[in-house]
Amino acid sequence: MNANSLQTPIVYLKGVGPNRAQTLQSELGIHTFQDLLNLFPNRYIDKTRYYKIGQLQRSNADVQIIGKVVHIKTVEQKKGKRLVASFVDETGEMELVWFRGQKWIRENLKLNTPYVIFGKCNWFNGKFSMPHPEMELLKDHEQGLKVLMQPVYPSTEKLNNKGITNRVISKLVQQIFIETKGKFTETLSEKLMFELKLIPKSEALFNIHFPKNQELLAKAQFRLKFEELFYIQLQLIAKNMLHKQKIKGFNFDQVGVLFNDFYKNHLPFELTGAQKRVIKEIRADLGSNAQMNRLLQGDVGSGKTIVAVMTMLLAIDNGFQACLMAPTEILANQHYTGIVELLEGTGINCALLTGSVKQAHRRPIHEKLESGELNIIIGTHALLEDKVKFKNLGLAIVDEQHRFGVAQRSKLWHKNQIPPHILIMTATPIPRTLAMSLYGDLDVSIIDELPPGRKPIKTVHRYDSNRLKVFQFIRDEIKKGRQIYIVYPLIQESEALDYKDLMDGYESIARDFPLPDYQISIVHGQMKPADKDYEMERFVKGETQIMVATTVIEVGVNVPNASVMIIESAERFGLSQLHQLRGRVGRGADQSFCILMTGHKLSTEAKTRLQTMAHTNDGFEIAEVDLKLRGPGDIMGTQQSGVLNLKIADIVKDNDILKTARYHAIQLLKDDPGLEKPENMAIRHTYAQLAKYKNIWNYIS
Ligand SMILES: Nc1ncnc2c1ncn2[C@@H]1O[C@H](COP(=O)(O)OP(=O)(O)OP(=O)(O)O)[C@@H](O)[C@H]1O
Repeated sequence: MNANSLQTPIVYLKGVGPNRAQTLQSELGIHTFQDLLNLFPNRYIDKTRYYKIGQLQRSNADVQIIGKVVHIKTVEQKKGKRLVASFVDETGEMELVWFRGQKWIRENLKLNTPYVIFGKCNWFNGKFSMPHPEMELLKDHEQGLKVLMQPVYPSTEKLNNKGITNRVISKLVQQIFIETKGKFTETLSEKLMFELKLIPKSEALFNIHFPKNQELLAKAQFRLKFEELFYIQLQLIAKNMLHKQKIKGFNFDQVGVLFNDFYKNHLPFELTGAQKRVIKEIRADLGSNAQMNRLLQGDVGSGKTIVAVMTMLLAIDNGFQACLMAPTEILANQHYTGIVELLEGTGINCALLTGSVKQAHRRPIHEKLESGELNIIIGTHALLEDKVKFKNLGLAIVDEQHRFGVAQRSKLWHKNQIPPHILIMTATPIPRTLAMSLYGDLDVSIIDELPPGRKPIKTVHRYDSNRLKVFQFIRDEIKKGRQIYIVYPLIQESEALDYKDLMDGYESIARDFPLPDYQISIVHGQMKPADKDYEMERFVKGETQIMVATTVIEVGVNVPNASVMIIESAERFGLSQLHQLRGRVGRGADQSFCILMTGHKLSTEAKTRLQTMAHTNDGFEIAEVDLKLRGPGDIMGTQQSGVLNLKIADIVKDNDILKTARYHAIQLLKDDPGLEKPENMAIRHTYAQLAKYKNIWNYIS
């Protein structure tokens, strides 16, 4: 059958009809033959085993039994009737129960005739019972096609009452195989299939639905998972390559006076090896004639700012302007202050533009940007306003990009006729596997080394009942001249949950750490920006010793003298958030501490999170655990991306297949960028359909 006939509406498949078609469409998104063919089972039940009633265990598992119905009766109950049959074999008796479809069962069920029944067994009222069993007469069962491993299709359980049982789906899929003779267009090249020992497409589809044995099932799964990941990677990599060919970038071929002068005379420290490597990678991009699109990943405190500054210097040396966009006012301010300090004495003009900059001050900034007098602008999304025009923006740096929407970013890209070079910085380590899928179309640089002299942060978990000791520890640290963060998950008391409210916390801390010995700052999301800044400022200057805050403090805030981070109700935070918060300390030379406070009741997952934090400071390791705990759907940025809409592969478990797929996609495009070679025809054909559909499975069978 060719691709077109697989596009036939599902209503035309024998056994479907308008009602079923409607349910299939609305509940499972199945519109065509192809959609059904690509509805892959999510597990398989071993049908080679027959149980005896006397052997059943109370484990509520799927079982298959041969026996007879000896008696059937209707039982009245409060919520309606149920039909109950006594089912026996030579070892015992159990009940079969129906809540729906009772009339049909009464009329069709044969008493004292051997049946094979299949279903989930419950222990109920001192007996085993099986609600709504699948039943087949033993003689039919023996004659029919033996299903050794029965596929279980996703979401069919909830559709049972609409007549779409697992069995129905299986029969319909079987019907597609009958009508198409099981022959489907091959979508991978022979070379790939040979190199990776992949089974042909038709065989894979057959065995995913009707596995003949475990080995063939594994082969079918491998082939289809590979195919899914391969085409996603191919798309991403091709996009990146095409981008480089098509989108001409400004050529920054001058490593000029400013960069060199800064390197020799202004750099406050020796760059780490990782920083040097990353700057080299960036320089290669900037001089390549193509627009840079680079993601800079670096764990908290790894020193991304200096890389950003040196990249900006390259832009200015080549006669261009640069901008840096941060997600919050606090961060924009902090970047601005830090960068102005670094650039002191270089003669570079730098300005700050955020929502709270008054109109009167904005105009001169706008004018200087347009005239080119300003070399660097740092700000929040205020930079995206139409009024903000550049003379020649050559470089746009975006910090923590997942906080910006795609549309917002593209606005920045279009501030020039020729798009500026783009550097995206993130302190959220993304597991490599995920980065490959999410940012496969970007080049990625990683700062995987911390500046020297950093002492690993000591992290401990303490119960609320130990609070007095923790407070004593805080007093001791403050005596040594250190500063403390105390972070709360909420800013207002939640009705349902008894988590500590920030204000309550603040008051109790103020009681334990009274004036005039202790000064406390407070920062939360509902404060006016000016008040927030004022409070932050006091903490940064060392005027206050304790900062009570919500997670607004999470990203980027840099106060090297702060060495203790207390996280209240720590069980409420996700791992990556805990890691980000912890990253606010350990930025100076002193030993830093992170104390995770919780109550005694903790879920297993919360315990794992706390243990992981206590065990490691490595952001990438933490990200991997986070991915395993939560799955990719919850990791920042993945929801919008859509690339994780995987049908068969699992981004965590199939890491190795992903790597293989990526490697082969790169090799293929290197060897045959236009997919023009005859041996790649199947891939070219499949790939050509990519643009048309959102979900790759719409075209790859
Ligand atoms: N090579 C280096 N040697 C010594 N100190 C460094 C080096 N690079 C950066 N630092 C210092 O380390 C601290 C953290 O750097 P920076 O603020 O750039 O980190 P970051 O990667 O932006 O982290 P975050 O995302 O958490 O803000 C700063 O105080 C900075 O001055």
